[in-house]
Amino acid sequence: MDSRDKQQTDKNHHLVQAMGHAIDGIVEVLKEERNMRFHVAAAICAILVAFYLHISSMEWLWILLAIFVVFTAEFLNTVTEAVTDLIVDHHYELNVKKAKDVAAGGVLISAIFAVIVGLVIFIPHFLAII
Ligand SMILES: Nc1ncnc2c1ncn2[C@@H]1O[C@H](COP(=O)(O)OP(=O)(O)OP(=O)(O)O)[C@@H](O)[C@H]1O
Repeated sequence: MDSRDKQQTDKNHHLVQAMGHAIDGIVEVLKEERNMRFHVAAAICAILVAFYLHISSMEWLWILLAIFVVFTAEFLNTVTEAVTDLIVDHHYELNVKKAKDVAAGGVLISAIFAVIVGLVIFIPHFLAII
């Protein structure tokens, strides 16, 4: 991971340092996780459609909630993979399978939630246009 403070293991000393590490984490997920790049592309599409359809403030909140729920689930999935791989060093372990499958399941149900939110909000707007 590209960290500003390589080999740091003690606590962050100020907010800027903490923010730097948090941004490192976001860049890491975007660089390493193919699924995350797909989620970002889907989020950009949803935002462009939302602008085009002039959705209401409440609808924007639902769309943004759906986007950030998926992002959060993908971040937790990445954490789970990193920690479990560190523990078992890629040896097969039933509890690792359970942890990774549950984390992946979390991403799946959050993505289903996002699709439902998108359909509920966008379909009436499209029907009104045609
Ligand atoms: N060490 C392990 N022990 C047991 N099962 C494992 C192990 N590593 C991976 N698996 C199984 O393989 C699946 C895929 O593993 P992993 O999540 O690491 O791959 P991935 O394709 O990189 O996932 P993602 O696309 O979410 O990044 C897991 O859901 C789990 O079922």
